[in-house]
Amino acid sequence: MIPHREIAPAKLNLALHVRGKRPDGRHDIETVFAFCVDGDRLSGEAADTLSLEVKGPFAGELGPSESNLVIRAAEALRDAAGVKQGAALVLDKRLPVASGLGGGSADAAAALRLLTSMWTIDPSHAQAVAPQLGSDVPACLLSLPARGEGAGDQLSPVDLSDLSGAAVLLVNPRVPLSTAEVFAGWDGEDRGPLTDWRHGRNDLEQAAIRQAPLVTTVLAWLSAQRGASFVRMSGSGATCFALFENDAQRDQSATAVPREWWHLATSLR
Ligand SMILES: C[C@@](CO)(OP(=O)(O)O)[C@H](O)COP(=O)(O)OP(=O)(O)OC[C@H]1O[C@@H](n2ccc(N)nc2=O)[C@H](O)[C@@H]1O
Ligand SMILES: Nc1ncnc2c1ncn2[C@@H]1O[C@H](COP(=O)(O)OP(=O)(O)O)[C@@H](O)[C@H]1O
Repeated sequence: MIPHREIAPAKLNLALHVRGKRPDGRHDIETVFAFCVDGDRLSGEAADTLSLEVKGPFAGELGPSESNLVIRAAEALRDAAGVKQGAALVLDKRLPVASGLGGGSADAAAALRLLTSMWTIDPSHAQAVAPQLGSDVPACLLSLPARGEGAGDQLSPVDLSDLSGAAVLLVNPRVPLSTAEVFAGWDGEDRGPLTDWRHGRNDLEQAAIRQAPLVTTVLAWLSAQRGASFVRMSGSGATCFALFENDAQRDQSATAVPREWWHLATSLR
C-alpha cells in the first residue's frame, strides 16, 4: 500500500509583536506567519492502533512517542471524529527542537492533514482540535501566509505572493529555547501594533538574547551576508533567518555558516 505523506513546513514569524498578557496566562500577539518549502516529514500507513516511530537528525532530542505532538494530535482527531482505526506514523525530524520554527506545531498540523485524508473524515474536525494542541497549530494547519492575532490562533489572510519562492537561510546556534520561558522574560512593554512586517519587530528577541546571547551573533552574521535583504529572529528563537535577493547568494552564505551552528537553505512557499 502507498503510504500517505505530508511535509510539516518550517514556520517563520516575519514579525511578532507582543501586546499584553492574557487572563489564560498566554500573551496577545500580532504576527505574520510565512512557511518554508522544507520541514519535517511525516508518513503514515493504515493500522489498527496508533503508533509513532521518530527518525532523522533531531529524533534524539525528543522524549517518548506518547508525549509527541504527533500522537497527541492523532488521538485528539480520532476522539473528535469518532474514528475506530489507527495509523502507523513515521516522523522524520529534520528541524531542531524548541527552535522558534514551530516544529512541534507543524508536526501536529501535518498529522491532522495526513489523518484527515487517510481516515476520510471531514476537515472541520482537524480545524476544531488544532487550537487545543498549541497556539501555532491553526496557522501550521493552513501552512499559508497569514496574520495571527489573539494567542496567535486568530488568523486572517495576508498577501505575500511577491515573496513566494524567495530564497531563505535559517540559522540556529544549537541552543534550545523554551517558548514559555522566553514569553515569561518579555519586559511587559507594549511597543505598538503590527502594521507592516518589514518595519515591524520581534518583541521576543531581547528575552531570547538574555537566555541565548548567541542570537546576537547569529543576527549580526546574517546581516553581514552579501544579498541578505531582511534579517530577523523567528518566534521565541533561537533560529534567525535572512531573506536573500537570489538563490546563489543564499547558497554562497550557506557554505560559510560556522560548522557548530545548524542551518537550512530553503525557500518560502
Ligand atoms: C512564539 C510562537 C510564535 O509563532 O512560536 P514558537 O517560538 O513556539 O515557534 C508561538 O506563539 C508559540 O506557539 P506554540 O508553540 O503553539 O505555543 P503553545 O504550545 O500554545 O504555548 C506554550 C507556552 O508558550 C507561552 N505562550 C504561547 C503563545 C502565546 N501567544 N503566549 C504565550 O505566552 C505560554 O507560556 C504557553 O504555555
Ligand atoms: N514532534 C515534535 N517536534 C518538536 N517538539 C515536540 C514534538 N512533540 C513534542 N514536542 C515538545 O515541544 C517542545 C518544543 O516545541 P517546538 O514546537 O519544537 O518549539 P518551537 O516552536 O519553539 O520550535 C519541546 O519541549 C518538545 O519536547
